[in-house]
Amino acid sequence: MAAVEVHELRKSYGDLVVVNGVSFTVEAGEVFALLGPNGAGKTTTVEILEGHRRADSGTVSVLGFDPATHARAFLERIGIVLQDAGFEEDFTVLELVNLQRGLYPRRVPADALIETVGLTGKRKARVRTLSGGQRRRLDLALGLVGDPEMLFLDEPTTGFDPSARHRAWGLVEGLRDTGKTVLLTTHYLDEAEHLADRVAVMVEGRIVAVGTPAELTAGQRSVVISFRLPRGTPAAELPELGSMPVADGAGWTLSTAEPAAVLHALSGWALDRRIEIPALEVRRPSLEDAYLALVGSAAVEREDTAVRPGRA
Ligand SMILES: Nc1ncnc2c1ncn2[C@@H]1O[C@H](COP(=O)(O)OP(=O)(O)OP(=O)(O)O)[C@@H](O)[C@H]1O
Repeated sequence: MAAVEVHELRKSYGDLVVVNGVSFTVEAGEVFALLGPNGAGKTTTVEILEGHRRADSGTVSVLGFDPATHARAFLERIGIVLQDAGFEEDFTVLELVNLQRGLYPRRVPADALIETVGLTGKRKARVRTLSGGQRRRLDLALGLVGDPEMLFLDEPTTGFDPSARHRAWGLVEGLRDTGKTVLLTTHYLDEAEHLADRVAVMVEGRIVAVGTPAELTAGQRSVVISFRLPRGTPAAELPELGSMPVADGAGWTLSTAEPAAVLHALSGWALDRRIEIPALEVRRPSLEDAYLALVGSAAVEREDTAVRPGRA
């Protein structure tokens, strides 16, 4: 059964069309990530699914409910983890968790929940004394108090240190293992690649791709070649490689559909000069590479449309 069904969803703020005919399905028990650049319409879409905003048109079903009706049975079965939920600063972690638990008929034990999010050492600490990452973990705990069937996670690991991030990932994996459905928005592509069963990429109010991370990366015909140059060898001396290498901090990276030709040119050049090419690597594109290509080609298409006003 599908946990979420969205069909032809539209929403504008005044003249600004923010969600422009979006359709997608999230299966029960799936971790589904909604990705896209700032302002793409992700939060607006998710807020409509949570019942916090009304769509202009289209149909939405979440756990079989129309969220716009705010049915109590619906609200009891979902959990929402917002960025900057805003807490009562003088409550302790335990007090806040207990307060929130009172709102739900089905509850997770407070101490177990606090332990799950790694805040046991802070259970008696006042909220105002928590660090940014600890607050986000408290957000997560509060989203889970009602033992929801479906959890909405809005950029859940922003501001987390790397170990807290991995811990949060483990937590989401644990939720999936218990059959919960998770709708995640994130700007971390590695997070989506690690956690999501399927991802949708949204650009300017439309979904431009949906699939498993493997399907999205398989759609990329190119592979990524990266390398560094030996000290004293300027990039200007590189041979023609078919496409321009781009500086990526540590070295140079390029995407190509003809890796054999690029590697031949690069290694022939290095052998002629009797130099090595440090950190030479050929890899499949990551979800991040696929995402950047999708977002980039959506932008190119828009420019095309703009110069040819006759096109629909
Ligand atoms: N209440 C509002 N009134 C007017 N415009 C709004 C309102 N809320 C959002 N917008 C605009 O709608 C567009 C989409 O915003 P939305 O928050 O849905 O994007 P997003 O994809 O979640 O972005 P981000 O990744 O930055 O969180 C933006 O241009 C934003 O400025």
